[in-house]
Amino acid sequence: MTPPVVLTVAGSDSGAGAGIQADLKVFAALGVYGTSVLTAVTAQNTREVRAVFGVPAEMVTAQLRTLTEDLPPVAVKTGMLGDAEVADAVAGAARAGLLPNLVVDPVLVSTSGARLGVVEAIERLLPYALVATPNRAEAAAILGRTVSGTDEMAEAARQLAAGGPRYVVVTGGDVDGSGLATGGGEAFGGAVDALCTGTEVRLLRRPWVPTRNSHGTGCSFSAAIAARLALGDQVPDAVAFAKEYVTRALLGARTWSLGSGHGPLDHFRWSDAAPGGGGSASSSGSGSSRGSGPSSTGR
Ligand SMILES: Nc1ncnc2c1ncn2[C@@H]1O[C@H](COP(=O)(O)OP(=O)(O)O)[C@@H](O)[C@H]1O
Ligand SMILES: Cc1ncc(COP(=O)(O)O)c(N)n1
Repeated sequence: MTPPVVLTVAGSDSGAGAGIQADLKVFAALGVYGTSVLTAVTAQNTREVRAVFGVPAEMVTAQLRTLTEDLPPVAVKTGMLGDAEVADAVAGAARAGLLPNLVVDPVLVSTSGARLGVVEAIERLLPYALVATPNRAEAAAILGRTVSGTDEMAEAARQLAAGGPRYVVVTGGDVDGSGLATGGGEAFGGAVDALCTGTEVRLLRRPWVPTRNSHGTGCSFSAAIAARLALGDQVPDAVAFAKEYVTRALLGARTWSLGSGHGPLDHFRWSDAAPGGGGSASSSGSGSSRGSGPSSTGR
């Protein structure tokens, strides 16, 4: 069977833990055909981003046009965009209907602390997103206020969804969930994300994986959502699948020793790993997505 085409519009991570390289690995691992539009080249390893070279907006447009004419994507994700002109070029393609099922991962700062994007660029693309996946810091930067506890994550997801994307997931992967109690809301351990579906907010929780090898979690999460959308999942199911997938990819790489900084995930052995702590993504308040974890839908 011909696999569906999924496009990533993102930057290159020379260390291959995040960016285009992570996205293409996720696409391959989940059985879709990945294509790529490069927005920037980074000189990056597990410790640092040493240099960034932005691809000119005209070249981004040329890549988008060339690809979508011959290999039109069924779903698309964006990561690092670079400047506002590049974001405008991508927004132009979205406006023209060339970027269906668009998942926008608003990349601002790398795990190693380097600035990779600006809020102004992200704001130009958000209105076209079906799903946006900011982490807590990115949601805070876009909204201009702090986003700490689970209540604030839920409120941020709701507020961002009101401004454009139909679905918003505010991810809390930077901290074990017990640390999220400080900003209000339910106190529990685990990796907690807040999904706004437009009508309600669900808290998604999977076991926290204690590891330094967490470089590329956000890229892999948004890439997995796009892949599952291309395979026919509804958004809440695609999000629950992606959360389980990232948990397993983190588990798979937790004993790896690649580089001396934040190492990459194991994108390919997700179907072997079985994290403890129960079945598919749980939710608070409104019931979880049924049968949406890799164990039930993986191929
Ligand atoms: N150590 C971890 N254990 C379990 N899940 C994690 C961990 N780190 C990140 N995640 C999950 O990975 C996904 C991406 O989130 P996050 O790391 O917050 O993105 P970003 O890379 O943009 O900061 C979320 O579902 C988050 O809960
Ligand atoms: C090219 C590129 N894109 C995105 C990220 C963010 O990933 P992370 O937050 O894991 O560093 C990155 N470091 N490099």
